[in-house]
Amino acid sequence: MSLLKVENISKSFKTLQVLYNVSLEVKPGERHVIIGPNGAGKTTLFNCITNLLPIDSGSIYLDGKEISKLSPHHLVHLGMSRTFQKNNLFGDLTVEENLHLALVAKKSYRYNIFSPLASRSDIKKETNRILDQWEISSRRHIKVKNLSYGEQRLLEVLLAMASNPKILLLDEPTSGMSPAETAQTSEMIQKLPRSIALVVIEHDMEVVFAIADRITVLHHGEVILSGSPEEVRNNEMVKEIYFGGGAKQHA
Ligand SMILES: Nc1ncnc2c1ncn2[C@@H]1O[C@H](COP(=O)(O)OP(=O)(O)OP(=O)(O)O)[C@@H](O)[C@H]1O
Repeated sequence: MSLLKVENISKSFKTLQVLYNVSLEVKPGERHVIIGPNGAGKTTLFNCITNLLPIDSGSIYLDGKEISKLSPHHLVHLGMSRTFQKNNLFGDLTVEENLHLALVAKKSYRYNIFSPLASRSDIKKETNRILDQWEISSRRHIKVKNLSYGEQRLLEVLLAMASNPKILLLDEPTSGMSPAETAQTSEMIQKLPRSIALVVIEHDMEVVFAIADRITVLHHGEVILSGSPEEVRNNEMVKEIYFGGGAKQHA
């Protein structure tokens, strides 16, 4: 069974229709990449899947359960997490403190004057585990605003993972990165555990083909193809619409 099933969703902003009967399916553990020219509707699709925007019609299922009316917060608890194109971090807090807050949000602790959050041993333990796992313990006391742009975007992915999702939606994880940061991010995405399915919006074709099991191509709000990387690479319409539009194609 599909983990995520998007069935015929449409979305308009007043008179501008942005998504037309979009359908896609993501299997557990799959790396599913969404490509398409600027303005194709990719971020809108993410905003609809995570219910930051209500859909006009269609249905969305997570693990067979209809989720299109559930709040973004509820969706996190059901195992769906996401990052945004713009960074969502607390710049004046350290790496460790940002991680700490993400873990607290996951556990929905209430503030208790007799049990300060910072002293909760389960949160401390989990923070240390993540810092060690991703080899960033030495950066733990650095304020996030002093990290490089690439490091900040990587930290965002780790924070989104703190909720222990079944499916993680990454919106252009390499946007604005240097080639070295892009390569590092691509490598990190490939190292994410297969227990997590990924849906990734990505423009860099080298990254797309490095990570994708399956690719969905959006054009003017319509899915023109959903298939294997080979099918997408060899599809004439995709070549013309997407690669012909000046995007970088992997050799
Ligand atoms: N909140 C909004 N109100 C009105 N129009 C919007 C809104 N959000 C997006 N749009 C419009 O919807 C269309 C699709 O935008 P969207 O950001 O989903 O595209 P995209 O494929 O993610 O583009 P990019 O690759 O440039 O990020 C664009 O024409 C955009 O201007």
